[in-house]
Amino acid sequence: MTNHSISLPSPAKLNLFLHITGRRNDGYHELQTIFQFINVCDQLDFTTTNDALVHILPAIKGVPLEENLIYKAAQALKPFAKNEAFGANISLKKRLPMGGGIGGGSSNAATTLLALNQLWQCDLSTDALANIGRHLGADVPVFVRGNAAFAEGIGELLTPVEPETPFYLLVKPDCHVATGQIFADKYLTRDTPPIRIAHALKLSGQNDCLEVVKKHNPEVNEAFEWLQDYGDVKLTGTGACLFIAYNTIEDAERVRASVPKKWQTWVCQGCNVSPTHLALNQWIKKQKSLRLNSELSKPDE
Ligand SMILES: C[C@@](CO)(OP(=O)(O)O)[C@H](O)COP(=O)(O)OP(=O)(O)OC[C@H]1O[C@@H](n2ccc(N)nc2=O)[C@H](O)[C@@H]1O
Ligand SMILES: Nc1ncnc2c1ncn2[C@@H]1O[C@H](COP(=O)(O)OP(=O)(O)O)[C@@H](O)[C@H]1O
Repeated sequence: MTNHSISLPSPAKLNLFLHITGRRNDGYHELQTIFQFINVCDQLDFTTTNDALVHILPAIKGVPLEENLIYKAAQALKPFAKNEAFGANISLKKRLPMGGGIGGGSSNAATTLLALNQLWQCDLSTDALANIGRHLGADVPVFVRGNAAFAEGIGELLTPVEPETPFYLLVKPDCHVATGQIFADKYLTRDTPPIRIAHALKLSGQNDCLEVVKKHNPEVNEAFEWLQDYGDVKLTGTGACLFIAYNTIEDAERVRASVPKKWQTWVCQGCNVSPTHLALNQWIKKQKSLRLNSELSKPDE
């Protein structure tokens, strides 16, 4: 019997560096970045229903259902469901802070596309899912594809890469960065020369948004100054989260213990394959073996 439920982790990402190389005619900025996943995750549980509706519990405070990226992803996939009566009950354990530059919303959208593609028997390819994801947010495709990647364009042109996978201390200053405000600042660096992929893996992690983010968000500035004594501090995305790479988990934990309690902290590790895909592949394998067993146990006709 086919299982009609699936539980998947929905991980955060880091931008190991972020260059802004230009601005398009529509105002969007062209970037070069490396996305790497980390093993800090939300958890999403999906169960198929036959009422054609999508329920999400609990609601995210401050995010109406129609704006929740989980709901938007489900609605975008609905026309491809094998049966139009298919709906879903989705439960969300939210652990990733919003507006932190670690992509929790985009990750949730991608996890939803991947899960419901299976449960609703849409049978869409990864390319097709990434294309749907692109319209939900610039960072959704990398979470759909599930490989650490060098990204260009506005984040949709992806080449898989395998950067080192150190331990990270991740720190969230107590503020919410408005991405639009950062990209609208006239002092933002927008003319970093484009680099080649081989060069990208050797970079030390410059983020062109850093100075503008610090200017608009004194909390990020304060955390950045504090952390500088403990390693090479980097900003992910447009922030607010900052991170430092360490060779051992003990080093990361030692620094974490002394971080002021007003900032949220995590110790985690870089992952070049998304935890969503590891769990999804296990689930697919299990479904195949369940199907095989049920066929073998059918009486001969
Ligand atoms: C720059 C990144 C890197 O990961 O930052 P984070 O969101 O992770 O911090 C993302 O690609 C962010 O993409 P996305 O999350 O889709 O951006 P949004 O919040 O929709 O962007 C808000 C606004 O910022 C501007 N914007 C955004 C992305 C971009 N490449 N150029 C832009 O100029 C646009 O004006 C847009 O309306
Ligand atoms: N399921 C979701 N999880 C997180 N944020 C969501 C979700 N759905 C919609 N959003 C909206 O998307 C915004 C960006 O969220 P998120 O991707 O977590 O941050 P960032 O882009 O800074 O990494 C949030 O501030 C919130 O308003």
